[in-house]
Amino acid sequence: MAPIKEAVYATLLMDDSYLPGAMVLGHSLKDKGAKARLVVLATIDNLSASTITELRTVYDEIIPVNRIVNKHPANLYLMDRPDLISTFTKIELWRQTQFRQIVYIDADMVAIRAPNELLNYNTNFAAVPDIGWPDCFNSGLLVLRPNLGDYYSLLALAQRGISFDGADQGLLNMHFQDWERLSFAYNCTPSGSYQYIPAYKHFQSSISLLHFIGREKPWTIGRDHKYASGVYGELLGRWWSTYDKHYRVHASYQTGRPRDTPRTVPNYVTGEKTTSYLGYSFSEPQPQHEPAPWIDVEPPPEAPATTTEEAMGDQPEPVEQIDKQDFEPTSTVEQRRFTAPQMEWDASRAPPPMDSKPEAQNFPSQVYEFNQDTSLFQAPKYPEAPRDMYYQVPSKPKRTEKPKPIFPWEAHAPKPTRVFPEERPPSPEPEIEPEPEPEPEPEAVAVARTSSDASESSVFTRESRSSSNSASESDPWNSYTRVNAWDAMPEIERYVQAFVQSRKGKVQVLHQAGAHSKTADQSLLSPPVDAERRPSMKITDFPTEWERPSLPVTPAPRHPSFWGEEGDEEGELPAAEGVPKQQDWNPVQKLEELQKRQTEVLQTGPELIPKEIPNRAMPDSAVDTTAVTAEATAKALCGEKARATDPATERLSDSGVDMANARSRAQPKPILKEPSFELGGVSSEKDLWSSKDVAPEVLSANGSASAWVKH
Ligand SMILES: O=c1ccn([C@@H]2O[C@H](COP(=O)(O)OP(=O)(O)O[C@H]3O[C@H](CO)[C@@H](O)[C@H](O)[C@H]3O)[C@@H](O)[C@H]2O)c(=O)[nH]1
Ligand SMILES: [Mn+2]
Repeated sequence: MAPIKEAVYATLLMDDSYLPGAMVLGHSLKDKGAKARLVVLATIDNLSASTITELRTVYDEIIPVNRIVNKHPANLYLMDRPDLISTFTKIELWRQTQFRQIVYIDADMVAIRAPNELLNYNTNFAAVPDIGWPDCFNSGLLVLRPNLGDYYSLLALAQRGISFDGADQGLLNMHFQDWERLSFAYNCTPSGSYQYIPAYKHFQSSISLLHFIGREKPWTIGRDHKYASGVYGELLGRWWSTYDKHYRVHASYQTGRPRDTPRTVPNYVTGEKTTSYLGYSFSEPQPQHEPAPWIDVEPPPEAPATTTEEAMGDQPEPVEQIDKQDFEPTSTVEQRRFTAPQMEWDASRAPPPMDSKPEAQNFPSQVYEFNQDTSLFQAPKYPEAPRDMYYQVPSKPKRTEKPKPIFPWEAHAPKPTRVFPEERPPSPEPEIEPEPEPEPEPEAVAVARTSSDASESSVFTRESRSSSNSASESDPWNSYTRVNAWDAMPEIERYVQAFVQSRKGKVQVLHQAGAHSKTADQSLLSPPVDAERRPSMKITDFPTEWERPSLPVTPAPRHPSFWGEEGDEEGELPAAEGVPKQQDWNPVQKLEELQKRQTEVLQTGPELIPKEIPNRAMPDSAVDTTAVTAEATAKALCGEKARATDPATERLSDSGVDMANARSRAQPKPILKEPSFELGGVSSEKDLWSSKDVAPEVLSANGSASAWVKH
C-alpha cells in the first residue's frame, strides 16, 4: 500500500525582486496557522544565494524548477506585462507528483487566514474567478492535483505559445475549461480602482487571501503611496503589517532569529534599506531605486550548480561580510539590549489585525487593599524635651561704690534734704479743691522777684496763698520745695555766671518791668544793674511774663520762603545800611532818648500835615524802609496821633538815613523784610495797638508792629 501523499502550500519565485512577496506570503500562512508544509518552486539559476537562504527561513522546501519562457510573447504586450514572459514555469506544479494536492498561491498574495480546508478539497482543479473576466479564473490561487498528463498538455501549449494573454493565466484557462469555482474570498483581487466597496464591507471578514495583481506590488510602491485612504490602501496595510512584523527594525530580534542571519528582504522593498549595527538589523527609509552604497543589491553571478543545496553553499554573502567588518565593534562588557516596541500593524493604513490583543493589555496595575487592622491608632511617643537647655540669668550687679567726684564742690556737698514721700495716706475727709489761680499780678511777681533768698519760693509758689490755705500745706505737691541743694552755694553761682557773662550781648531781651519800671529795661541775664532783678541760678526760677523777651533787637533769621530767593538760605542777613551793630547798641540808652523825644513830639500838637507815601518802585538795594512803613502804618491806624510822630521819627533817625530821601524811594510793600529798629512813638503806638479798634491782621501784616507788641 502506497503511502498517502501530502498536500502542500506552494508558490513560485523566479527572481529576487519577488522575494519580499514570497516571504510575506510564507510568514502570513505560518502566522495564521497553515497546516501544511510550505514549498517554493524556484528558478534558482536566476536567484541569489541570499534569496535562497532567505527562502529557507520560512519555506520548508525549495524545489528548483526550470524556467519556461514564452517564445511568442506578443500577447504579453497586450496587457503590458512583458515581465511575465516566464510565467509558463507555473506549469511545473503538475510535475510535482510527489504531492497529493497543491494549494498554489502567487507570491504577490498575503494570507489573512490559512485556507487549510483547500488542502483536502476534493477537486481536480479549482480556482477563483478573475475580476477582469469572471468566466475565466485567476491563476493566482489554484487547487490542483499534480499529474503528468496535464503537465505535458500544458507544456505543449506553452511551447507553442498558446495563451490568450501570453502568460500562464491565458494558457491555463484554455486548458482547464471545466474548472471548479472557488469563493472570491480565497483570491480577493482588489485594485486602486476597486468600486464594489459595499461588497467588500460585507464580505471582508471572510477573506482568506489578498492578491495584489498588476504591475505594482506592495513592496514596489512602498509605504508612502497614493492609496493611503480607501479599500485598496486598507488592504495594502495588511501586507505591510506582516512585513513589519518580520522585517522592520529589530524584528529579527523578536522572531528569535540568529543575529548573523542576513536580512535581504528589505533590500528589495522600495523605501527600505538594511543596515546592521551591533548585530541588529534596521529597516530605514531609503530613496527609491538608490540602494545603500555598500550593499550590492545586484544578484551575484549565477552558480553553475543545478541543485538548490549546492548553490546555497557556495554563494558569497556580501551583505553579511560588510556588516561584520565595518559595523560590529568588539564589546568588552555585555551591552544592554534594547527592544523596540513591536508594531503589529500600520495604524495609519489599516485597522488592527483581527487577532490582535487589546490595547493596554500590558498596562501595569496595582491593587491596594484596605487596612484590616482593628486596633485603635496609637500615636507615636513624642520625644522628650532636652533637659539641659537652660541658662542662668545674670543678676544685675549692685552698684555700691560711690562715683568719684568730678566737681570741686562735691567734696563738701551737704546731705540731701529732699524727701520722697511714700504712698499718699488715704484721707478720710474730701480734699478741698484749691481755687483756680488768678493771673499773676505784677505786684505779686515783683514781690517774688525781690526775694533774694534761695530758700524762698519761686514764682509758682505763692507764699501768701499757701500760708493762708491750710489744706494745701498737707498736700505734698504744694509743700514741695523746688529748690536745689546747690542753689545757695556761691561757688556754683559764680561758676555759672562766668560763662553766662561771655554770652552777654549775643542774647538780649527787652524787659518791661511793669508800671513802675518804664524808664529802664534790662536783659534777663545782664548784670544786676537793677536792684529788683537778682542773678539767680535756680533752674526753677523761670523768667516772669514781664521778663520774657518781647522784642528782638537782633535781626531774626531770614526765612527763605519769605523772600522766595534761592542760594542764600544760610548765613547772616546783609547788614542794613545805617543800622548800628548790636555791640554798639545800648537799648536802655536809646529808650531813654526815645522817651525824651517823644514827649517833645507830643507837645508839638497835630498841626503837621501827613505826607503820602509815593507809589514808586523801590530799588533792590537794602534800604531800611522800616521807618517809612512804620510811619505809614501809624498814619493809617492812628490818624492825628500818628501823624504827630512823623517829624519825631525823622529826627530820631540818627543812623544817617535821610528819612525824606528814603520816603521818596519807598515802595508800598505790605510786608517788611526785617523788624524795625526805629521804634518811633513806642508809647503812643503801643497804647493804640492795644485798643480794640485795631484789626489783628493789620498788625500781623506789619512786621514791625507784630514784632514787639505782645499784649
Ligand atoms: O518576475 C517575476 C514574475 C512573476 N513571478 C511569479 O509569477 C507570479 C505571477 O506573476 P504576477 O506578477 O503575480 O502576475 P499578476 O499581476 O498576478 O497577473 C495576473 O497574470 C499573471 C499572468 O497570467 C498570472 O500569473 C497571475 O496569476 C495573474 O494574477 C508571481 O506571483 C510570482 O510568483 C516571479 O516570481 N517573478
Ligand atoms: Mn499575482
